[in-house]
Amino acid sequence: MAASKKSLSKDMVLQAIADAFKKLNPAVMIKNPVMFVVEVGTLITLLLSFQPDLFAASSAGRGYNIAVFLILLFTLLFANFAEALAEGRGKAQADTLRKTKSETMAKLVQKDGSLKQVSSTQLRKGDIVRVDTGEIIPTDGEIIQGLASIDESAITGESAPVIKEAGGDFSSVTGGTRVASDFIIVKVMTDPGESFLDRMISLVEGAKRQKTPNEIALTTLLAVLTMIFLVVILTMVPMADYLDVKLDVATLIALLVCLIPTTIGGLLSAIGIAGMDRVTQFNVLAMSGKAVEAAGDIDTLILDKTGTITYGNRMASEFAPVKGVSQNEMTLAALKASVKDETPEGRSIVEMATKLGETFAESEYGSAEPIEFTAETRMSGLDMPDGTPIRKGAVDAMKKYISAKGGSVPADLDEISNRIAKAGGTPLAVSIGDRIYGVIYLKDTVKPGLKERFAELRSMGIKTIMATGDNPLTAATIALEAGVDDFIAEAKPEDKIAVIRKEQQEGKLVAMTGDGTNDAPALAQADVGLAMNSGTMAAKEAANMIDLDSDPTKLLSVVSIGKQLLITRGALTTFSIANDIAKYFAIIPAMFILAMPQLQSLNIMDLASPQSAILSALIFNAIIIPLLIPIAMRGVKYRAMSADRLLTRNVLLYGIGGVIVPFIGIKIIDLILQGLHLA
Ligand SMILES: Nc1ncnc2c1ncn2[C@@H]1O[C@H](COP(=O)(O)OP(=O)(O)OP(=O)(O)O)[C@@H](O)[C@H]1O
Ligand SMILES: [K+]
Ligand SMILES: [Mg+2]
Repeated sequence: MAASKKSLSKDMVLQAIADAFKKLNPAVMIKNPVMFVVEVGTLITLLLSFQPDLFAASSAGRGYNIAVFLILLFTLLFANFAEALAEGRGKAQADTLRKTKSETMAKLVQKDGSLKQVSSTQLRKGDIVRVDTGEIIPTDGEIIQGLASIDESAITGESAPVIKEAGGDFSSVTGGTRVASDFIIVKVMTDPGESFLDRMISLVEGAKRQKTPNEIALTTLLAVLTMIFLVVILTMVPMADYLDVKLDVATLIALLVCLIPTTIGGLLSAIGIAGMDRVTQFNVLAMSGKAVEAAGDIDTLILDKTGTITYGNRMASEFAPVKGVSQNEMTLAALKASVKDETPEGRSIVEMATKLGETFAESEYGSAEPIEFTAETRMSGLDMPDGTPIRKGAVDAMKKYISAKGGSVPADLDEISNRIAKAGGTPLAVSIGDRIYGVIYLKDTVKPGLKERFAELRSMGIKTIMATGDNPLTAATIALEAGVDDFIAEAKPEDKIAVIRKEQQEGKLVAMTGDGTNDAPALAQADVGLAMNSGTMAAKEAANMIDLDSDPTKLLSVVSIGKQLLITRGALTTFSIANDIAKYFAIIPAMFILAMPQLQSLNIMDLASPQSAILSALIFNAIIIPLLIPIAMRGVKYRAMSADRLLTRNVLLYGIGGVIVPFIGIKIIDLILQGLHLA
């Protein structure tokens, strides 16, 4: 995406500082219970700064109260800053995209065929527009006529134009992109405000960001911990009273804030936003954080073949006749079967047959009934005015069709189609009436570099399965060439869903990548549905992620980011809670020494004074938040290792580290305060 690779600019940092103050609004703050408690504490210490004896006669001076107030205020600002900074990049990207979205003029095709200039905002679903060379496509739609090269750089950041054409899986165009050559007639598919660009803007901006189930569970846990510590602190008051120990309010608030999990509470939302943002930087649009997290736990990946594993521009490369049919007869039959087929495959057949010198006059077939290709029948063709059916399609489907008609299947049909399939091609049998003439060889190319990437997925424990409508032999060849673990062939849309359901029933999390309209139901069924941007609108709408680069192995990056997100959250939660335990040991002795100076032996950390101990712990509690922002934003490094080893490693690093770091940190801050004669 255009602005995605830009790193943090000075403007973004300044904006985040301003936003950190705006986010102090309690109505915003209440969504984060831990930080809301800190905010209440901040307000109370603000009052105490003016009136130290507000609640009871207190030994604490005004200076101490002001110090506590200021440290708490900074704790809040640091947490808000982390969130605002994480949001910043998305906002900058949204601004860039908004510029792309500026209103354009469109040429509306009216009923009588004439063109009328209208504003792009007036276009509605079902309208037909014409877009010529150099013009911006006014909104999302499907090409119903023509072929053009489209410059999609405004959305994908990729400068090489892509070819889009009517019929098939490459017919969708996106508003905001530009026709680089030729012209197209487009049927509008979205109403204003619902376009792909609109959705993209609200996504990168985080406008619709919802907490994921994992985040909600963690927020709840943190809120419960906060409540428990609040009760603990409140019960200390009557106990201290009973023992005739004076505890002042600012110290109690300081203790509470040190004990509740402010570190993770302050960084939690930044971690989630940054995770989504990292996905966007890989040119993948994720519709929800939930999808990104699910990607981190994927067990199985289902891939569609044509357009996902292969480039998907299946082109005719040979017309092979069966015994008893001449080459010319076969070529003509292929031409006849394809004159009404608007798919790219159909058009490539017409083109090649015409080049080979065959002709079929429009006067002969003009009034014929077209039989459109569907993924269900896996056949297409036409019924001639005299009733003669002409068909082509997947060989198994054609055999059934011809047998049902009472025709016979040529003896060498299998041999020919197997030769094509073994080479990785798609064989299409052609028939006129009840006679099969031969086989069309459709060629496609496997995208490069898949084998290595699938091997990486395997090392992460993810199984790859290719699902294709093609025959088993072609499927086996392509599966071997691409390096997938398994495949299913002759799959109809419902078969693709069935594989996903079967895996899900075994308790597995399933990802699906695809590009076609027939993949849409499966994309919706999968836990992670990654649609190729080159694909159809239906596929992109059903998916919860879209890869702008149309690279099926992109899932690998998304999986890593998802895992990283989960690990980062876990590591920082461990660190935060371990930290709080350490702070407890700094503050509790200080409190009692403050009340009973004869307990000096409790001062195991040898801190300058009880007040210095409390302030040092509180300062440490505040500055640990900005210190951890880089980890929250970049994520803990993910290494491909077993889940158990990873867990052990992180508990050691962030758990034990989390206990040790505060002792050192608090001691250093105490020494600095002493040096500054503040303690
Ligand atoms: N225009 C067409 N006319 C007749 N038959 C076709 C046409 N296009 C494809 N077929 C046949 O129908 C089968 C299914 O095609 P489809 O494009 O739906 O595949 P798919 O289910 O999307 O699987 P994949 O994309 O993984 O190959 C193809 O393998 C081919 O045999
Ligand atoms: K804390
Ligand atoms: Mg397909």
